[in-house]
Amino acid sequence: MDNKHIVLLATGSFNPPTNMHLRMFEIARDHLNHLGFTVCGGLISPTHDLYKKKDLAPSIHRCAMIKQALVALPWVKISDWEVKQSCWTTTRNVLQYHQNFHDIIISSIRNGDEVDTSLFPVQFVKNINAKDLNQNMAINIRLLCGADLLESFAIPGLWKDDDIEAIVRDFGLVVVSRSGSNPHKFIYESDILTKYMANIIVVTEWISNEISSTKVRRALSRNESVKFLISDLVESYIKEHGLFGTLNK
Ligand SMILES: Nc1ncnc2c1ncn2[C@@H]1O[C@H](COP(=O)(O)OP(=O)(O)OP(=O)(O)O)[C@@H](O)[C@H]1O
Ligand SMILES: NC(=O)c1ccc[n+]([C@@H]2O[C@H](COP(=O)(O)O)[C@@H](O)[C@H]2O)c1
Ligand SMILES: [Zn+2]
Repeated sequence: MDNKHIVLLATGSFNPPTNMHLRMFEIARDHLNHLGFTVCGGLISPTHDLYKKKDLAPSIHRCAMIKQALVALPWVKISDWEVKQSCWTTTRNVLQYHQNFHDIIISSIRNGDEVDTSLFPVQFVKNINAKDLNQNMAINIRLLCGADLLESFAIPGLWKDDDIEAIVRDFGLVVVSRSGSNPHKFIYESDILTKYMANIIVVTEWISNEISSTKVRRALSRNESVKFLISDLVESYIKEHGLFGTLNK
C-alpha cells in the first residue's frame, strides 16, 4: 500500500488558534515535500468541550475562530466531527474516523461512484490524478503535533499504551519541535515509539517561536496587544464575543 499521500490532522484545544498552529502545518508540509511525500491537505480537529481543560472556550467559539484563522491557510480545513460527538473522543479514534472517511472517498472515486462533496473537504482529492487512483493509491491520515503533545504520552494515566501503539503503527506522527523539548530523546526512551520509529517524522523548527494559546489568553485578559500572534480576524472575533476576559476592555 502506498502511504506517500498524506493528510495532516492536528488535534488540540485551539483556545484560541494562534499563528504558530498555522505555521506548524506549513513547516510540516515543507519538510514532508523534501522527503518525497505529497501532502494532500490538512485538518484541524478541535477537542470536545468535555475534554474539560481549564479556561476552555465553548467549541462553538473555538470552531468559529479556527474558521477565521484558516482564511489565511486554505489548504487546511476544520473538521467539526469531534466537537459534534456526545462525549470526548480519543485521538486514536479521531484519526480512525478520518482515515475511514478518506478510504471511502477514494474507493468511491475509484469505482466511479457519485461523491457527495458537501460531506467533507474533498479538495484533497483534487491534488490526486486519475492515474494515481487506478493504482494502489491511499491517503494516510497522520497526526501532526508539537513535541509537547508527544511528550504528554508519558503523563501517567493520560494515554493508553494501546492507543499510543495504534497511533504510531496505523497512522504515524509528524512532530514539530518546540523549545524545551527533545523529541528524539523522548522517542529513544520509549519502547513503543522506538519500535515504530519509521512512522515518526520529527521536523525541526529552525525559526522557533514560542507563541502559545496560554500566553495569548494572558495578554488578552490584560488588554495587551496580540497583533501578529493571532490573525486579525481571530482577534476581532474574540473581542466581538468578549472571550478570554476581553469583555468591556
Ligand atoms: N509554538 C508551537 N510550536 C510547536 N507546536 C505547537 C506550538 N503551539 C502549539 N503547538 C501544537 O499545536 C497543537 C495544538 O496545541 P494547543 O491547542 O494545546 O496549543 P497551545 O498553544 O499549546 O495551547 P495551550 O497553551 O492552551 O496549551 C499541539 O500539537 C501543540 O503541540
Ligand atoms: N488518550 C488520548 O487519546 C488523549 C489524551 C490526552 C489528550 N488527547 C488529545 O490531545 C490534545 C491535547 O490538547 P491540549 O494540548 O490543548 O491539551 C486534545 O486534542 C486531546 O483530545 C488525547
Ligand atoms: Zn498545548
